[in-house]
Amino acid sequence: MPLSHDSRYLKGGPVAKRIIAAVREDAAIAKAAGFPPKLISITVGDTAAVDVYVRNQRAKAQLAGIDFEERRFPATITSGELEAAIHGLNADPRVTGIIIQRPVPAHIPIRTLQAAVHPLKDVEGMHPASIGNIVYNQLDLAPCTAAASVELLKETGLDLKGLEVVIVGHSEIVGKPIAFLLMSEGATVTVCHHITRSVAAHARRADALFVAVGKPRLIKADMVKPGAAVIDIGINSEIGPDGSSRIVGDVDTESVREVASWITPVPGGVGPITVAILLRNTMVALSRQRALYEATYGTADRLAAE
Ligand SMILES: Nc1nc(=O)c2c([nH]1)NC[C@@H]1CN(c3ccc(C(=O)N[C@@H](CCC(=O)O)C(=O)O)cc3)C=[N+]21
Repeated sequence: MPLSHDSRYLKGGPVAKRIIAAVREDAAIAKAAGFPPKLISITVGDTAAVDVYVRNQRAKAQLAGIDFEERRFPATITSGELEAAIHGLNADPRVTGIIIQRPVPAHIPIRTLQAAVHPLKDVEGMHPASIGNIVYNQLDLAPCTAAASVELLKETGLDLKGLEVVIVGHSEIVGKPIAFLLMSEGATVTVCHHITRSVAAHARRADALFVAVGKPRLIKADMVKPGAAVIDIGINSEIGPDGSSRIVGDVDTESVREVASWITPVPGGVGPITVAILLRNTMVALSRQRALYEATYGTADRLAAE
């Protein structure tokens, strides 16, 4: 039977729904035990892709029964002031998780901020101690976009063992963690970046191609192996033909879908799963905090004890 074109799309919605339903159950149980989950988002300045992300975080957190609070800071804030705010959140027992939306303004060193988040509250796994766990194959809390992309690839049913994977983009929050996640699954991984001589030559060899560079339509049909799975992680704002703003990925979806067996749409692909994983990570962080709390104080109901 010929494949209908729509069946080539790997949609994130159903996967996200599944994850959020599980988080919702988990959150209700934790709440009843006196450990209500609460997620804090920190935004510095203004970025369109961040606005979309935070809007969806708020909506899905509410659906899952996780408290959500956004802290917005002006682009003129100093790094010291932000660190002080993060330390305050670290010390607040009501706060389960902290996510620092990227990018931050150039005068603020993002690594210092990420390292200021207490590792037990680090719901993105970007603290240097957290990201190190990925190298050691401890994968239960990984950077959300990376984990979401791998989750979507698994939806194809492809056997990851020995799969030829090419990742275009080597950022510390997406490309690099995807490489480690897939290595631990037994895939053979190639990572391309701006110094790579022929991205096309590498990309054409891939059974699974991940793209996260922020360049609309970078990946064309002639760069994709017939039958491959293409995971488009780009989030680019563009002005459409009708003059309104829209989001497109890094893949020329119209042409590539004629060649690939699976392709993730943008929007509607990796994005929704990213949000769901952030909520799941919040519950992982909470369970680690509970384990520590219970080891220290016993299993008494926390609210009753206060
Ligand atoms: N520390 C940090 N971690 C991130 O993971 C991170 C970040 N900073 N900064 C911004 C980018 C962007 N990003 C998105 C995630 C989900 C959607 C998303 O939910 N998109 C939906 C909805 C689109 C819509 O509502 O229009 C979709 O693609 O279908 C979008 C964008 C995460 N990022």
